[in-house]
Amino acid sequence: MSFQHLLPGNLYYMIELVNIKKSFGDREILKDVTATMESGKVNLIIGASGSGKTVMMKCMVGLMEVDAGHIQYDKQNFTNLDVAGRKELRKQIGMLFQSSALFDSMTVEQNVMFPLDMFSMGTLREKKKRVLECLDRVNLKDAAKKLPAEISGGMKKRVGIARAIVLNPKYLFCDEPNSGLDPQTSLVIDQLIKELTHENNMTTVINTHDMNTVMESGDHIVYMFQGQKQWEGNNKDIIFSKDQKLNDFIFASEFLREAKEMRQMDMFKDKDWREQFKKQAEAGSDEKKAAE
Ligand SMILES: Nc1ncnc2c1ncn2[C@@H]1O[C@H](COP(=O)(O)OP(=O)(O)OP(=O)(O)O)[C@@H](O)[C@H]1O
Repeated sequence: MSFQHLLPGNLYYMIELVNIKKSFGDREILKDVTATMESGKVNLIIGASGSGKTVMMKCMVGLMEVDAGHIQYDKQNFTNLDVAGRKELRKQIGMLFQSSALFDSMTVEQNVMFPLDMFSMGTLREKKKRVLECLDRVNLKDAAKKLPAEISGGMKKRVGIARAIVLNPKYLFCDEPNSGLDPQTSLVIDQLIKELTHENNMTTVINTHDMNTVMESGDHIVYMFQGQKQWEGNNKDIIFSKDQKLNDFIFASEFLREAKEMRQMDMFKDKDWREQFKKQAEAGSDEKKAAE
């Protein structure tokens, strides 16, 4: 039985990047980045092509080493862990790759079974039960015996998600989960990742260009600009942010700028939200005064 629901979510499964730097030759790609991937939330890393999102994600999962600074998982220093320690921690990480990265010669069921065969001590019966549970959760039970070549791109992503969650990870990393998908299928994938994150109290990190994802799923957003963290907030803050670089990136077209204004007006109609916004603005100006 899981007792996760009894734990205060914000204290668990947090990932912290502390002053991380990464260069290739004399090109500095990550320039002293400090950021937090918040526990139990869908954390998005956004930014223009080449701003360092993928390098940052690779550093977080240990596919690349940082040159300076460190990465902490729930207060455990990942950067300093030895091979055995990292292996142990990696069991708690699920990954959804951009290409879905399924094994072409294996059925959907066998693909989802793969991490269990690698890392789980359960019996075949228990493992099969878990695979079917996960396939059911992503609405793919009927496709269990199919090969990847026989299913659509959106279905492949769902198989990838089922495989990523089969070991019940605490952390889920998704590299551009909507690439190559139509807008409607993208929404289904976003919704699924969001639901699973909240159901399982995972800390999810998504690297994305998709503005729908930003607006619908961004519990916490880190905006990268030329290797630095330019802005951090959530999908409501983004609507009112005055950060020019962020606004130029997110609301790049006339259409999106109009959509932003409409969303602002909608949000102001909500009395509770208005009160909260007022309080936040006042707290902000108090902090500013204190700093002056
Ligand atoms: N292994 C590597 N060797 C040398 N340079 C690299 C390497 N990996 C990434 N880079 C460089 O680091 C920079 C940032 O790359 P990164 O892939 O993190 O960008 P990104 O923000 O994820 O872009 P995109 O949205 O297009 O995927 C790029 O200029 C890239 O060429």
